[in-house]
Amino acid sequence: MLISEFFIMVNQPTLLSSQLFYENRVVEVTLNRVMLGFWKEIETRRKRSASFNCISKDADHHFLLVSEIVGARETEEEDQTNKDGGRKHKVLLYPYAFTVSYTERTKHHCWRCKDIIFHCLDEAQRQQWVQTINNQLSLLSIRPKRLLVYINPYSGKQRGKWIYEQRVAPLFSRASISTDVIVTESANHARDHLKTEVDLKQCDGVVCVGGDGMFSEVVHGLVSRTQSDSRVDQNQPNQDLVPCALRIGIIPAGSTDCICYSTTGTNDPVTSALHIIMGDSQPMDVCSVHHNNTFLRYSVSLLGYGFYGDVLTDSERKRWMGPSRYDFSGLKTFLTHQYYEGTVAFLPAEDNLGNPRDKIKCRTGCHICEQGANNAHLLSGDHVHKMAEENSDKETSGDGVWRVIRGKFLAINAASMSCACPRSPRGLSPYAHLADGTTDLILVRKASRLDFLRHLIRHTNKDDQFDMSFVEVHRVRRFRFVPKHSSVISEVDLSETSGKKICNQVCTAHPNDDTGHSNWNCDGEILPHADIQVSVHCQLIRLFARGVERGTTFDTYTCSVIEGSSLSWQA
Ligand SMILES: CCCCCCCCCCCCC/C=C/[C@@H](O)[C@H](COP(=O)(O)O)NC(=O)CCCCC
Ligand SMILES: Nc1ncnc2c1ncn2[C@@H]1O[C@H](COP(=O)(O)OP(=O)(O)O)[C@@H](O)[C@H]1O
Ligand SMILES: [Ca+2]
Repeated sequence: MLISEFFIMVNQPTLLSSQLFYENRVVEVTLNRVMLGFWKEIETRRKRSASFNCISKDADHHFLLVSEIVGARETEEEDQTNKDGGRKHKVLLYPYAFTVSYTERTKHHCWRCKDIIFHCLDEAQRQQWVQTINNQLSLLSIRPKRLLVYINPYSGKQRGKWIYEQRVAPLFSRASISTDVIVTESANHARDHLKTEVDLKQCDGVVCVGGDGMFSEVVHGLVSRTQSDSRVDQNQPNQDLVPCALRIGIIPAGSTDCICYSTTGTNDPVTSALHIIMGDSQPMDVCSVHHNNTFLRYSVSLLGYGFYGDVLTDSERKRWMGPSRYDFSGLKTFLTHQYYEGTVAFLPAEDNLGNPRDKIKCRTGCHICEQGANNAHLLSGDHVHKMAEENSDKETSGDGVWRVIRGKFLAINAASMSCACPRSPRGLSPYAHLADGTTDLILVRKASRLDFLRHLIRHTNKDDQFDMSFVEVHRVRRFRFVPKHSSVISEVDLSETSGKKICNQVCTAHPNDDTGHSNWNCDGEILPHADIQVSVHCQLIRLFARGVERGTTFDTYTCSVIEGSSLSWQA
């Protein structure tokens, strides 16, 4: 925030202003549309009672942005005494207290809900403050008021229900958000419920409590429902899909929590709950995965064949181990050192969208994503169709030039976002973007065990995992993989030709006979088909998140509290 913006905020018309008590001091509290507070000491109370210390500090000025307030409520008596037993008789001198809860940024992108208690002279004054603050909050139309919540009780360490009830529900209630909570009874319960049963007009967003698999269920339910409501056929790989109207929130309670971590910078349930309450909105790309022109699944984070497909396949049999199943299966798969032969054809994103090694991280308000969305609009079906009509004498598919690579691969990974998670804080592709309409296609060719280990270790530290002779990475809009036994991309297709041609000329895939094929890991769900076509759909969904916030530069700081005449800024 700029200082000029700060002064604009201060100069907003006042909605309410009173002298209240705050921590033994009389302060003047002011509310306008943008900020609460700006309260300063106007009188020091000297030994009014035995418990009042002499306070002779200079005047203090503080404020909270209204947009960062969670809610206001009448203060329970125990809230007034729980910090310090000695205060009890003191605060009872002013029993008409109200609490304002607000978000505060702490370390490592975590947010916390903090309280400030003000004491009023009488009940009428208290009521007026609580109501006026909450009325202002209700005018913030981006904030959800009714949420549909799905809890997977078996995610991660099976603590989803506890996390929701103890850490999240109390915050939703402070923010006056009403909820319909469904604890799922089986896999795909949430997906099918969203697809067919829910009246989507009755809620402002959908929240899932669980891991990436649970998020994937909600995405499938919402995206499929949106397409069927709009009569769009998901089976067409190049079909433009209709964006979902509702935002999705993730309360992390899973094993990897990659999607939550990559979109907020942490996997902390309270932080996620506060992003939901604030009504944050982060657009996100979704890949559609097809086999033989038949829709299989959507993916938002990792599509991994070879290493990550094999880890997942092995780990599914060890669910009883909880999140550590991935460590066990990861080690086992690493030792197996299996490689897979096949052909990858891909359509590079060549329109100046950065590249996977440009060291530009996707951060809140990312300009690469903004530019990507504009480009994607230009490349959308309607627009290309119009271009084709205007240039009917030329072959205009809008596709561009496809590239084809054959080889033996230890892993083929498509990272549509960084895929950062606690196991790999920078992620599989640290400079991938959440909403640019592309995915980073990482090809790890056959290499020695030691080299592959070096590559994997680089996911956990700051070294460049792509700076290895057997690894290449491309930013792409679409790709196709054909395993060796069904691979018939002919030599003629290796020449410059449109994606349509390539896709049409790849023969019907052979049934997966489990010989020499891996499975795809699709956001943590196993896809048994090896031969897949993938298209990125730019910004198809939106999350209650704002992307990872930048760390330290002055003009990107958000000012949440200003103290005295010096401004204190928080990242
Ligand atoms: C010798 C050190 C090797 C360390 C390698 C660490 C690499 C970690 C990269 C992790 C990328 C994770 C991408 C996200 C995948 C999730 O969608 C998926 C499902 O998550 P969930 O539903 O919460 O269970 N998780 C995985 O596929 C686990 C991959 C773990 C690989 C070791
Ligand atoms: N009630 C349930 N019983 C069994 N499986 C469920 C249930 N609810 C959801 N699932 C499935 O559990 C799988 C894993 O869920 P997820 O939340 O990702 O946990 P984890 O991160 O531990 O893998 C998903 O495939 C999801 O479809
Ligand atoms: Ca992307």
